[in-house]
Amino acid sequence: MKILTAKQTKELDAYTIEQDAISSINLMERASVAFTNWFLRKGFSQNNRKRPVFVFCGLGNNGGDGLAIARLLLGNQYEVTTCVVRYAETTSADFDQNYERLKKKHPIIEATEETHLPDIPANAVVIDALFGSGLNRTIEGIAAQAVKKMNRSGATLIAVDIASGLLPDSLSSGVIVRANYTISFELPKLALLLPHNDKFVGSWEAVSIGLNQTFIDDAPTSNYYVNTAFAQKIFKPRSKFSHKGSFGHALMIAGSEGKMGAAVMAVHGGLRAGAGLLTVHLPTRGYNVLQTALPEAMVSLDAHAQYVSNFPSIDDKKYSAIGIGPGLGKHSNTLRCLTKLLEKAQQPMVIDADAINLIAENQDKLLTNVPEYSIFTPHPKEFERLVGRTSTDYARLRTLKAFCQKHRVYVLLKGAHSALATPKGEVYFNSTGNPGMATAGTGDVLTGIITGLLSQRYTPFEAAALGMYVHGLAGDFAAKAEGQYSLMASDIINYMGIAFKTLENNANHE
Ligand SMILES: NC(=O)C1=CN([C@@H]2O[C@H](COP(=O)(O)OP(=O)(O)OC[C@H]3O[C@@H](n4cnc5c(N)ncnc54)[C@H](OP(=O)(O)O)[C@@H]3O)[C@@H](O)[C@H]2O)[C@@H](O)CC1
Ligand SMILES: Nc1ncnc2c1ncn2[C@@H]1O[C@H](COP(=O)(O)OP(=O)(O)O)[C@@H](O)[C@H]1O
Ligand SMILES: [K+]
Repeated sequence: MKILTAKQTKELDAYTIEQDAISSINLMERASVAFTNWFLRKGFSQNNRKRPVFVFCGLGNNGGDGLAIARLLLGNQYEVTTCVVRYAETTSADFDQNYERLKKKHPIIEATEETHLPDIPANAVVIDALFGSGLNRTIEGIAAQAVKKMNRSGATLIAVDIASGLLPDSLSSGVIVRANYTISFELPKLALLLPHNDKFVGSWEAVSIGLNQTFIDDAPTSNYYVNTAFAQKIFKPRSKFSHKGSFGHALMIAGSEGKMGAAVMAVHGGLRAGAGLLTVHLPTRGYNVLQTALPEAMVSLDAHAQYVSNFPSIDDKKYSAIGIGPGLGKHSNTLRCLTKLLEKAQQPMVIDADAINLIAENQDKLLTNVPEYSIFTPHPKEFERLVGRTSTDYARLRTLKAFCQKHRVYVLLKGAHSALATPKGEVYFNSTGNPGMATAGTGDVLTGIITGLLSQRYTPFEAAALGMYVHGLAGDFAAKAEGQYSLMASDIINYMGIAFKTLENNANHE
């Protein structure tokens, strides 16, 4: 799914009106119905009574949506208070039409100064329709006072399209609505996916309003959203005559004294992702724990007991994928081993954890030897070690894209909505996952999954995108069954089967 800019969204809106024989007022009605349907599904009741609704409207089309939503909720027997915040003289034509339609059956509060703004009880549901994708500067005056009043109220705040004050695709400042929910029209916006905006976005959903698909298909963008349909296109079901040789042989180099569990997690992830064969190379002290936990894996033992100091021969292309990093440690002999491996390796690798840290600390020597199209899987701190500090989410995105373009590698920057950047400078944001996954070992599982997929001849991009999607989906199934609090990395492994099965089932039904 594509992520478009505010400017493109405006053009998409206009193109739909022109090509699809729908008037702009009817498109606004569609958007308002889509929002209201979402609202009605949620219900927003308390003790079997509908909670009071307050709608704050601006003067453009976002405000027009708010007026239409107020009318639709009145029709569904909600007690609605509507306030138009008069921050300027001019109004949009569709705002005017919806204003007239509502005014006929319902009083509208006009606010030109703070004392006109209605008091909001804490049990209310507030619909924020002040500004949408047309915002182009910080909010001031009466509109800013309305935002502050909404934020202070303690009520549940729902943003129409985007929280007022939040710019859809660049850095925002000034007062911003702190929404609990955001209902975005048609496509997600970049601002919804960035960590620093979490407090303004809440949980969000994109609802379809039938905007023109040809325009969307042709629109140039470098930002994408990896949803189910996207992952499904990458997923390859197994053919009837396949055998374990069809799914490659993965090599995982991992583990050090005290961190052998990381190797176990990564190997387990790789096996559950369907690697035909998987050899793990680890320090001798890890042998018993690994083979007891995972008899399905083959083991190549290091010369050293506590850390990795060498690796098995990769000359004959025996391994279709190599992953390195989980629990590796940073011993000087491990650094030497990594240096040699990078010199020898001919194929893209999956590089995680301490392998990233070692590369970060020895960039001059190591970075140029990383095979093209390798996949780095840093968490934010590891990424910072690699590229230095960045001041904002937007600056970090720019740095991420530039790093991938310069070094011709993929970087999967982990977090909520993990961002997979490509050597072309595109970014693919993940749709799956939950905060329960912020716990030890989950990243090791991801490294295993991506290595396992890479071994099955998925391209590096496919392995990384499908891997992050399935990893998050398994985490979501685990959280649904067990809750987020107690979620552990091994729960993600346990739900990987169900995650892959949903893709298998969908593929069979196509
Ligand atoms: N696109 C779609 O698919 C669909 C879109 N729909 C809806 O339309 C919304 C976009 O509407 P919109 O373009 O009229 O802009 P909106 O956000 O209402 O702002 C109004 C005007 O305010 C102004 N302004 C800006 N910043 C300001 C500030 N800080 N303080 C004061 N004024 C400020 C600025 O005008 P300016 O003053 O710059 O001339 C701006 O034009 C979109 O989010 C969605 O809800 C749906 O109905 C149908 C499908
Ligand atoms: N709030 C969150 N929402 C969704 N996924 C998350 C969240 N926090 C962490 N994750 C996921 O959990 C994993 C954590 O990886 P990492 O930090 O490397 O953990 P570890 O080093 O303990 O294995 C990543 O895949 C990340 O995307
Ligand atoms: K809004």
